[in-house]
Amino acid sequence: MSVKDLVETSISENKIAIFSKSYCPYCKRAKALLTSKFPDVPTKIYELDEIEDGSAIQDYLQEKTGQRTVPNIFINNKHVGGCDAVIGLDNSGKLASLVSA
Ligand SMILES: N[C@@H](CCC(=O)N[C@@H](CS)C(=O)NCC(=O)O)C(=O)O
Repeated sequence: MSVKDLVETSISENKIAIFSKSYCPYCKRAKALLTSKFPDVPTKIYELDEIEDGSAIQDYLQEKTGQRTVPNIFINNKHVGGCDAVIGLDNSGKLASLVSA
């Protein structure tokens, strides 16, 4: 499967898709928030530093979203952004409706 297909399939087949790096504190925070708030929502997490195509996936995400940093988060096939964006959505009460849409 190409990197593009992997990304597109995972964001369309999972309510939440998180492109992360295992050591990244922002990623840890975003993963903890999403998995604790939505434990039953199908969530796919890729640790880009632990998989062979990780840097190619990061390149494709930059091309697709304009964002190179991790975490790079998609909810319901929509690009949401990184940790700050998810926390902002949660604080403004919009996160739950985005996930349940
Ligand atoms: N403000 C961003 C910060 C994200 C960030 O700085 N992530 C670092 C890793 S901790 C990053 O992506 N660095 C570039 C890289 O790993 O290629 C957010 O809220 O997600």
